[in-house]
Amino acid sequence: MSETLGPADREDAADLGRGARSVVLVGLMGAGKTTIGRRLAQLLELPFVDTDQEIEDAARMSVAELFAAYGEPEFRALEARVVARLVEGGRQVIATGGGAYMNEGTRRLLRERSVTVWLKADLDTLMERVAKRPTRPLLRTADPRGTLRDLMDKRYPVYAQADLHIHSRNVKRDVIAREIIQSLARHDRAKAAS
Ligand SMILES: Nc1ncnc2c1ncn2[C@@H]1O[C@H](COP(=O)(O)OP(=O)(O)O)[C@@H](O)[C@H]1O
Ligand SMILES: O=C(O)C1=C[C@@H](OP(=O)(O)O)[C@@H](O)[C@H](O)C1
Ligand SMILES: [Mg+2]
Repeated sequence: MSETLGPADREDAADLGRGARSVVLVGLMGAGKTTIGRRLAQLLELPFVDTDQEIEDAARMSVAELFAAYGEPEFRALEARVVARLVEGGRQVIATGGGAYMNEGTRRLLRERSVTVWLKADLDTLMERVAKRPTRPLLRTADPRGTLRDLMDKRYPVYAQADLHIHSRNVKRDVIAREIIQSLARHDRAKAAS
């Protein structure tokens, strides 16, 4: 296990080794799935993969270009296939794009084959973060804050179906990653005991 973990964290991470399922991060744009996922994978010494990155590599186009050229439904179909393929692979940390978990088939698959972690952030935090880069086609609206708020209303009840809920906020990424590890360990212990 990673040398960068403290003794208690190492114990949690070792416990996690018993559950062979991939860890899948879900949540709204800007929640930190890509950033925290990469760090979490380092700490757990697991491969890291991001579904948007996989799609972009395969299509040799950015997500925004894909939306523009083929439309959102085509992107969603591609995304569902990518998640399904990744979750059948070996154990890894998978950061999804914010819309992936909204697909019912994807949710069913993830429920069976992975542990899902909802990174939950408040609107101000999300807004501050997504404003940094104009890469998200869904937020290219006259009122991105309103769009994000609408997405929160629609999606939060669905994200709430994830196995674990972690409060994503502006603290060091390591803090969030370690909270996830602790929460995963508790989840595994509870499952082992049941
Ligand atoms: N804990 C954090 N503290 C401060 N900024 C963060 C944190 N986590 C992520 N960010 C920043 O927020 C932005 C969005 O993060 P990202 O990982 O791309 O989110 P997502 O993949 O969920 O859309 C990035 O600029 C990232 O650097
Ligand atoms: O929420 C969404 O529907 C989307 C989220 C994005 O990923 P991030 O959540 O990583 O920003 C990306 O997949 C696409 O722009 C659509
Ligand atoms: Mg991302």
